[in-house]
Amino acid sequence: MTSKCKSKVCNPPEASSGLQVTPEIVAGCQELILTDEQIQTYMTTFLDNIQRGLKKETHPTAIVKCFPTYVQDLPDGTESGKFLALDLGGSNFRVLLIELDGGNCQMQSKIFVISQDLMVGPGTSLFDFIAQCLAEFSIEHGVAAETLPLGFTFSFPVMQKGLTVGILERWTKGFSCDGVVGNDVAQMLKDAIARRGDVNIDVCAVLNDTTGTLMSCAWKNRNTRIGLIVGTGTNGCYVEKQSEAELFDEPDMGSGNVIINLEWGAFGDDGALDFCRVKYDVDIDKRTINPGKQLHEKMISGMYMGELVRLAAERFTKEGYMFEGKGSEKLFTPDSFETKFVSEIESDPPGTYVNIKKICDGLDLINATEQDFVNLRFLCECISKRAAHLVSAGLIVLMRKIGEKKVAVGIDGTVYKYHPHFHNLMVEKIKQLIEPDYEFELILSEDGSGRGAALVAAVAARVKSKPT
Ligand SMILES: Nc1ncnc2c1ncn2[C@@H]1O[C@H](COP(=O)(O)OP(=O)(O)OP(=O)(O)O)[C@@H](O)[C@H]1O
Repeated sequence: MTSKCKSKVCNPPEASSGLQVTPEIVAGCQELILTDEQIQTYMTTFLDNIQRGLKKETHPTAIVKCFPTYVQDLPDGTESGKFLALDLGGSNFRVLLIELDGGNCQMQSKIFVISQDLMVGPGTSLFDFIAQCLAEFSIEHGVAAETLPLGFTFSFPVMQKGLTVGILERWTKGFSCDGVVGNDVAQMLKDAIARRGDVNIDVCAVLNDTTGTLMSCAWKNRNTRIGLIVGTGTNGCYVEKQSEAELFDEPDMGSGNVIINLEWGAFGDDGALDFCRVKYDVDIDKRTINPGKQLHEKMISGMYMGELVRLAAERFTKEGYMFEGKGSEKLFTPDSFETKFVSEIESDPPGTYVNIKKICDGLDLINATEQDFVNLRFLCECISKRAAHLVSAGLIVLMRKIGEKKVAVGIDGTVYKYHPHFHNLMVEKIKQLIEPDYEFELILSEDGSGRGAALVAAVAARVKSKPT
């Protein structure tokens, strides 16, 4: 196996202007560059975490929960019909109407903003709002009189007790509504719909967006076995043998497989990632509404990536290596550096400073020099590369566990979609570390939460109607 970065010290690329990253910043950022040894430690620990999540005996105390999803069959392309889908799991809430017809999929959708008050208010208010959006949408699209099957993409850690029963374990990604943890979110949705009484809906699947993403990709690519999200949060799922998934003790073996929702954002919550967490990770975590939780997610996903860069920039400014040692009030304000800035900065061709200049101006860093640009870009690269490498290491563990030599991974989420190098960084890292007889494809699987939800509902209907 070859490695482009064998030693701990990786030299940053030289800007075409000839400017190099300030040596003190290069030295200070070495802690963000994962060595092959650290990645090996990560992989061994992660596999152990998965095994603990899957086993009945160790599941209650497991950190990576490995919830069986009750989704056992992948689409075969023959699914058809009209479906509704709800997608709640991050910055926006969407209602979708999906029509599947063989290999075709037509989709209409509407986005609704979840206000900060709803995100942290009573659970019933949140579900009443969801039901209200669903009713409005159904009336607008002329389907309120039909009883359509609905797939509910609810992308938070849920313990499924069946395809239509999902008990919320805990909130993540900035949500913390009262009265939902420990309850069945499908039932809460049904109750809210019933309280209105103006629409009839058949809630026939609760799923996570990772499952939807896997299903959506599998609809087109029959080798799909893994779903991955790198958006507001991060999570993964994969197709496991039912015999390994001890919590999925259905008497009917069905296909013999089941999709496992890893909830890998929580990896490290027992300290398992402390060997590679840095001060910025610790500082970010302290300020969140769920300190000590979702530590893996906080090293990777869009909700935190920009802030990690800002914390690094703040440190090096205060140490006198950037922005004349002065910075600006905005630079020192938490969350002022958006994750999209990381993508924009890394999209500037090396040696050009168009986006970065605009971003620095916006942060009142009007006297930023070319040297500052080179340094800030390097911070972005270190943080985004670390995220891509962590996710890659996780995928390698899953590929080996699945054991099939040709695997497609369906991936969704704005960070993966819009970061200019995330995909390539992942491909490069996985190729470097996985055995050469594995063939893998990383496929952008858009709209898993919509089309995927419809597919879960449709496949369930197809399997149910199969003669026994
Ligand atoms: N151009 C960009 N590059 C990278 N990240 C971005 C970009 N634009 C927005 N983001 C980040 O992407 C995140 C939103 O991603 P996305 O819409 O995929 O998530 P979500 O659907 O809300 O939640 P999730 O997919 O995690 O369940 C936000 O954290 C935001 O900061």
